[in-house]
Amino acid sequence: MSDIVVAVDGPAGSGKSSVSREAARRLGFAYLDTGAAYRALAWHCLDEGVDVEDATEVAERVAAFDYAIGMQPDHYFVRVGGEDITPDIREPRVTAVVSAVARVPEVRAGLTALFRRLIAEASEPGVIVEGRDITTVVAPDAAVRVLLTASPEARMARRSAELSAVSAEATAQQLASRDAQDSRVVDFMNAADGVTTLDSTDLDFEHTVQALIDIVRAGA
Ligand SMILES: Nc1ncnc2c1ncn2[C@@H]1O[C@H](COP(=O)(O)OP(=O)(O)O)[C@@H](O)[C@H]1O
Ligand SMILES: Nc1ccn([C@@H]2O[C@H](COP(=O)(O)OP(=O)(O)O)[C@@H](O)[C@H]2O)c(=O)n1
Repeated sequence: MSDIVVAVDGPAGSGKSSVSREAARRLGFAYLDTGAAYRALAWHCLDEGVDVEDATEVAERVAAFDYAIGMQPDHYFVRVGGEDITPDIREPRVTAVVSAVARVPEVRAGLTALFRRLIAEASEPGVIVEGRDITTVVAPDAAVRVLLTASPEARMARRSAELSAVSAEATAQQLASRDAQDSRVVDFMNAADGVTTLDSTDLDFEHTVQALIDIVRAGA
């Protein structure tokens, strides 16, 4: 069981995954990407021909969901039923349906229980957990709670830079629409009580990692 749990929430493209992973690497902590589980379940539903708009059908897939994730920053992987699907969960067809899967209450309850188990099992001195509802639902008692934000323009520019084949406009539209759908389910745009806001709009990657490490050292 890790002594220090660091909870990081924020909207798409704020830098949650990349910043949390690098901060964990430098601190010698484990790192849990919770969005990967929602993506993996969405991938699994597509793979099995499940209608992702049918909440009952999606909910039925949660109980037997055979999921594994690498929590060491240098050994990240995502597996479903033993199959490595690490790159597949980032495909646009998965991104397009993940919010529909993530709004099903049984999915949120099942994956929240899974995340709590994974956090409890981590043997590193600390674990950084990132997502949308970590500071509020998954680990509200975490020693350190951070809302990582950035302006919509900065977030869209970062995502467009990643997906050079897709037009910047299409990327911006997809990101805005996913944030809008997600924020009907969880409020990740406003910091809850006791949560530190880290705005990375005017910080480069290195400064954002440093700022997160400083918050962890001050709060843990
Ligand atoms: N402060 C920053 N300045 C510039 N680019 C950043 C910064 N933080 C993250 N990035 C880059 O922005 C992109 C999106 O970051 P990512 O960690 O995937 O965000 P999230 O997990 O919040 O969706 C990545 O390519 C990442 O390297
Ligand atoms: N704690 C979490 C994490 C992700 N999610 C859902 O999973 C999706 C993918 O999360 P992600 O963190 O991989 O997304 P990006 O912001 O990195 O693109 C989000 O759009 C949410 O619908 C969630 O509901 N709760």
